[in-house]
Amino acid sequence: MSLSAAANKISDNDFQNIGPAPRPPSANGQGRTGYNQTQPITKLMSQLDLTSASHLGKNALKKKSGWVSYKDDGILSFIWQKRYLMLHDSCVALYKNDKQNDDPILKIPLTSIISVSRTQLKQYCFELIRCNDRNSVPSGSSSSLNVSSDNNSKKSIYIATKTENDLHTWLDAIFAKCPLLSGVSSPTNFTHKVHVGFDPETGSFVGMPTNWEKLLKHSRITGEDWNNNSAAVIQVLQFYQEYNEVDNPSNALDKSQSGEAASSQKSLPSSHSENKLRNNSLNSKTSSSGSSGPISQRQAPQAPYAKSSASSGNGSLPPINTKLSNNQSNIPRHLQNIPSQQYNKMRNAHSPTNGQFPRGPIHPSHSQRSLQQPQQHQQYPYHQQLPTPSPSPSPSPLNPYRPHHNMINPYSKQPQSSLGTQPTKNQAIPRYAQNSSPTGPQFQPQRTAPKPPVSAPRVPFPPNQNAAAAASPAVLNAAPKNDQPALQAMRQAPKRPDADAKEPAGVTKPKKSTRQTMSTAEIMSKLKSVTVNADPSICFKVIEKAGQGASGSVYLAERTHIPIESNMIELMNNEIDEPQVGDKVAIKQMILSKQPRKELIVNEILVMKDSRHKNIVNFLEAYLKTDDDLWVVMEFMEGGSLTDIIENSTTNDTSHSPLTEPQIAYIVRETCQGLKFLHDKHIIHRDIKSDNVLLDTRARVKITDFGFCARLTDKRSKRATMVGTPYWMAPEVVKQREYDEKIDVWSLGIMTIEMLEGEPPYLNEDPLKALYLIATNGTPKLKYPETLSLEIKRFLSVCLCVDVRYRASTEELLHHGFFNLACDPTDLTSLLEWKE
Ligand SMILES: Nc1ncnc2c1ncn2[C@@H]1O[C@H](COP(=O)(O)OP(=O)(O)OP(=O)(O)O)[C@@H](O)[C@H]1O
Repeated sequence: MSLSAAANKISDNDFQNIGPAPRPPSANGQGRTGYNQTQPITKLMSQLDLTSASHLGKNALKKKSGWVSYKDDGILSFIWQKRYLMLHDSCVALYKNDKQNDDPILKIPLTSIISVSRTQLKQYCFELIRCNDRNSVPSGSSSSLNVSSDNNSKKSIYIATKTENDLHTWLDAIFAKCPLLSGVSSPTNFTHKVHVGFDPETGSFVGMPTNWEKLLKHSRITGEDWNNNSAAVIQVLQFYQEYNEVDNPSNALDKSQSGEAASSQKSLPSSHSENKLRNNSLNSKTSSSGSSGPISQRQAPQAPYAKSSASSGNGSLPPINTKLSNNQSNIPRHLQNIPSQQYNKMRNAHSPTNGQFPRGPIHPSHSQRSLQQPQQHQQYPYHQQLPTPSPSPSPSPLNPYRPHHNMINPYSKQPQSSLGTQPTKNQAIPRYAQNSSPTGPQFQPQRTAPKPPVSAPRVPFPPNQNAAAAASPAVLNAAPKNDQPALQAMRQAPKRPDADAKEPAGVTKPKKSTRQTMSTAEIMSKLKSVTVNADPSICFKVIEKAGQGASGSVYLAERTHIPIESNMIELMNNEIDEPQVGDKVAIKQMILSKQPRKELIVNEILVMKDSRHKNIVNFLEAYLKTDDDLWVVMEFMEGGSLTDIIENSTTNDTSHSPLTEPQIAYIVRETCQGLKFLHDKHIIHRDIKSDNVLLDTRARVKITDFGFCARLTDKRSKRATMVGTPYWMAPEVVKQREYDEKIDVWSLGIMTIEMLEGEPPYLNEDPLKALYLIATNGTPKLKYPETLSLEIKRFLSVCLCVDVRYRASTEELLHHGFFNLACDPTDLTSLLEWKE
C-alpha cells in the first residue's frame, strides 16, 4: 500500500484535522524488525492498524531484559563486554549473567538518566547518558535538576544489541521509564523526590533552579502542564537554557567536512552556539526588515525595494538606512521582564542570538487559560484518539492531540494596533491583525504593524543608540577594532526599549564564543579559492538595498563589466547562463571582521556553489573586494520572500487562507523539489520556513540561506545539533534527539500551515511554551480544518508525523496527490502584485 493509499483510508467524515503520526507497528516486533530509516514508508504503512490503540506502548512499559554488549567511557572504554541487561522499575542494571541473584556490576537509577540515543558506534547501539551523581535527582536539591548543565557530571555507557528490533524495544522501554526523558514515571512521585512541583495555592513552581523558575514564571507553562508532563517541561527548559547559554562548537557542514568527531552524545546539543556565533551581527538582520517592535513576530508587509532605494553608483555599497519603527516599544507587558535577546533567539532562524524576536503575537499570561476548555475543533479523526506515536509513550493524562486551548484564534477578535498605523498600499494588514483579541486588555498584537521599508529595522536598537550607525557596514568598517566587542554586544543583545523593565535574575546572557572550527588563514585561503580575482566595484552598479541579513546586507545591482582576466569562468558552473552586462543580480556584502563564524559563510558559499538547481537560489560568483569585504553575487529574486507574500495576501475573509490551495501546492512542490535535491546530496537545510523561500517575478520558487546546512555522511547519518527556528522545529530537534533530513519535511509542513493560516502554529505562544507544545502535542492542529481539502490534510499528516519513520521523505512527498492541485506559475502573479 502506498503512502497516499494509506492516507486515503481516511474519509472526509473521519478527518476533521490532521492526525497524529501513525504509530509504527511494534507489536511482536513486527515492523520494528529490520526497520531502518530508509525503508520505504509504504511497506510500514501497510502493517499499520490505525483502528486500534491496543498495540501502543505495551512493550515499552514492561520489564525488559536480555543479553547485550556493553562498554563505558571509563578505563575499559575500548572493550565491549557481554552483559545481561535488565530494566527494573527504578534502575537499569547490568549483570555478568542472567541469574538475577548476583549483584549487578552496574546499576543506574532511572532518575539519573538524562539521555538515551542511538549512536553509530556499532550497528545496533545506543548511548545512555546519566548524571554522575547516582542519586541524580536527589531530594532536597533543586539545583540538581539542572542535570545537563555540567558536562563533567555526566557519564556515558554504550549498549549494543543484536538486532534493530531489539535496539528499538530497549530504547522504547528505557524512554518510557525515565522521568527525565518524557517517560512514564508518575509526576507526583517525581515531584516528591526532587521537591519540584507546582503549588496550586500560590500558583507558582517550587523547588526549581532559580533561572528555571524565572523562565517558567514568564512563560505560559502552567501547573497543569507540569502535572501533565513534567519531563517535557524539564526538557524544554533545558533546551531553552541551552539555546540561550551554552557555548559549544557547531557542527555545521564545514565541521563535518573537517572531520567532526562522530560522537553521538547529544544531551547537550551544541549548535545553538553556532547560531549565536553566527549571529553576533544578527542585529543587523533584525534591524533590517522593519517591524512593529521587538515582539513583532511577523513583520508587516515590506515596502517595495524602490522605497529603500540607495543607489550609490558603481561599486560602493550604500550604508544601511536603519530607521526605527515607531512602535519599537510595543512589548506586551507580561514579556517586559524577559531579556530581549532570548526572544530574539527563539524567533529566529538558526539563531538564538540573532537579535530578533519571536514571531507572532504574545498574549497575556493568564494562567486561567490553561484551564479553559477547548472551544472548537474537538472532533478528531479516529486515529487521533490513539496515544502519542512518539517512541516515548506516556500515560500522561494530557492528550497530546487535544486542541490547543491556549491558542488565541487570530481570526476571532480584533487586536488593537499599538501603533494605530493605517494600512497603506503594500502594507496590507494581515488577517490576524484585523481582529481583536479575546484575551483581555493586556493582549497586544505583535504582527499588526505595517512593515516599514526594508531598510528599517525589525528590532529596535536601544533608543539611545544610533541604529543606523550600528547597522551600517560603512560605520562598522570605520569602527576602531577595540570597539568591536561593544558593537557586537549591542548588536547581539538589543535592549528593550522599555528602560524600566528588568531582566529576570538568573537568566544568563548569551556568551560569546571564541571557538572557530577553521583558522582565519584556512578560511581566507578557502575563500580565495572560490572568489573571482577582480575588483567587484567595477563589475557592478548598485541600484538599491534589497534586504538585510544576519551576516550582511543584500543589494540589487546591475552587472556593468565582466572581468576578462579572471578565474570567473572556471568558477562558474555551466548550468548558469553566461553573465551578461546589464544582468540584474543580488549582492550580499559581508564584512568578514564582523562575522563571528566565518566558516559558516564558507559553508554557505560551498553549499550554494555546489547546489545548482532550479529551486535553489543560484550562487553566481563571489569577490573579495578587500580581505575584509566579501561580495557574494546571486540570482536576484525580485518577488521577495514567501513571508512577504503571505503577509500581503491576507484578506478580510478570515476563514480563508492567505493563499489558495493550488497556489500553496505549487509553492510547496517547488520547495520540496529543492529540498529533495539537497537531501539527495545528504544535505539538511535545517532552517526551512517562509523567510527562506524566495520568489521571482516569473513565480520561480527558490530556497535560500544555507549557512546552517549540515551534511550527513556515512560515518554520521544523524545530527543532534540544535539548529533551526523554534516554531518550525521538528519535535526530535526540540527533544534533542538525533535527526536527519526529515526535519526539513516537518518544517515544510509548518511552512504549509503558514500559507494556510498566516503563521506557524504556536506563534501566539511565548517561546518556552511553544517548545513545550511542540514537544508534547506533536502534530499541530489546524485552525480551520473544515475549510481545507482532504488532500492538503493528508499531505500535512505525512509531513507532520512525530514519528520520523512515518514522516514522508521528500521523494515520497513529490508523489503526493496534493501536488496534483498545483496551479500554473501564472496563477501566482496576483501574489506578487504588492511588489509592483
Ligand atoms: N537573491 C536574493 N534576491 C533578492 N533578495 C534577496 C536575495 N537574497 C536575500 N534577499 C533579501 O535580503 C534579505 C536578507 O537575506 P539573507 O539571506 O542575507 O538573510 P538572512 O537569512 O536573514 O541572513 P543570513 O544568511 O545572513 O543569516 C532577505 O530577507 C531577502 O529579502
